Amino acid sequence: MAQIEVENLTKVFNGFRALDGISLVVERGEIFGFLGPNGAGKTTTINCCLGLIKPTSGSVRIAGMDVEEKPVEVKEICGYLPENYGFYPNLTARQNLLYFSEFYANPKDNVDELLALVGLQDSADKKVGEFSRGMKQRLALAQALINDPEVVFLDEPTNGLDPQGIADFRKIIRELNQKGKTFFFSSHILSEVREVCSVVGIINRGRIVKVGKISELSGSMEVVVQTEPRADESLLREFGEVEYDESRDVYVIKVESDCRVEISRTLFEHGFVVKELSLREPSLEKIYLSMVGE
Ligand SMILES: Nc1ncnc2c1ncn2[C@@H]1O[C@H](COP(=O)(O)OP(=O)(O)OP(=O)(O)O)[C@@H](O)[C@H]1O
Repeated sequence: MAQIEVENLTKVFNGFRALDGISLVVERGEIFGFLGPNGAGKTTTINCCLGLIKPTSGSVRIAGMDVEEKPVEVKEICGYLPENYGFYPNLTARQNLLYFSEFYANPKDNVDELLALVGLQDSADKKVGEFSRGMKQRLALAQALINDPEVVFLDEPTNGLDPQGIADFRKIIRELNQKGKTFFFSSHILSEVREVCSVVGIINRGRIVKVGKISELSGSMEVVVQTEPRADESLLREFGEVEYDESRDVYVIKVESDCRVEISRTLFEHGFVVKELSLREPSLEKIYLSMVGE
C-alpha cells in the first residue's frame, strides 16, 4: 500500500523551477533513499510532502490523505528531521523534547525512552547549548520521533555524526522500520543510502531521473571467469550474455544472480581449471554519476 504518493509536483520560486513535475510512490514499510546533488530539490520535495510549503502545481498524499486538504492530520502522523533544526539552547534535552511534544494533539509520554533510543540518556538534563553537533543531531532524531510517526522524513540525517554515531543511527532506522515505520531518507551520500535503503530515487535539477530497487538500478551483476586453457564461450552462454575481454583474457558474463557454483561445476565437468571466478557487484556510484552527470 502506498504511504507517500507524489504526483506531478512542481515548485517555482521567483521564476526558477526547483521541482519540475516529479512523481514518485513510497510503499508502506519502505526505506526510500532520495539521492541527489546539492540544490537538486530534495528539501523542497520534503517541504511539499509535509505541507510546509505550497506546491505551484501537483499534489502529495500521505497515507491516502491529500496534504493540502488535511495539513494537520498529515503532520500528526509524520516525523521530520530537517537539515537545519533549531533547539532552545538554554533548555535541557528533556525540556526541549517535552516542549516539542506539546505541539501534538496527543503528546506521548515517551521522552526518556526516546533519549535512551538515541543514546542521550546521560545527557537528558544537560543544556542543549552545551551539546556537540553530533549530540544535537541525535536529539533531532529523537524530536522527529516524538509523535510516534508512521512516516519519517530525514533530510541529510547523518550530518555531523561520527562513524559510531552513523552506525547507531542506521541500527535505529532499521529497528524502527522493522516495527513498520516508513522512511523517506534524503541524502547525497551514496554509501549511506546503499546501506539502509531498499528503494532509491535519484533527483537532479528538479526532475526524477531514476527510481528503483538498488539492484535493479545498478544493472546486472557480472561474473568474471578465467580458465586454463581458455574455455569455449558456448559453455558459458547458458548463464547470461558473455563477452570476452581480450586485454585481461577473461570472460565477463552478465548474470541475474550469483551463479558461480554452477559455472565452476560446468567448467570442472568439461575439464577446465578455474583460475579466476569473481562477482562484480552492481555499482550505485556508476549509475548515479551517469544520471547526475557532473
Ligand atoms: N525559498 C526559496 N527561494 C528561492 N529558491 C529556493 C528556495 N528554496 C530552495 N530554492 C532553490 O531551489 C533549488 C532546490 O533547493 P533544495 O533546498 O530543495 O535542494 P536540495 O536538493 O535539498 O539541496 P542540498 O543538498 O544542498 O540541501 C535550489 O536551487 C535552491 O536554491
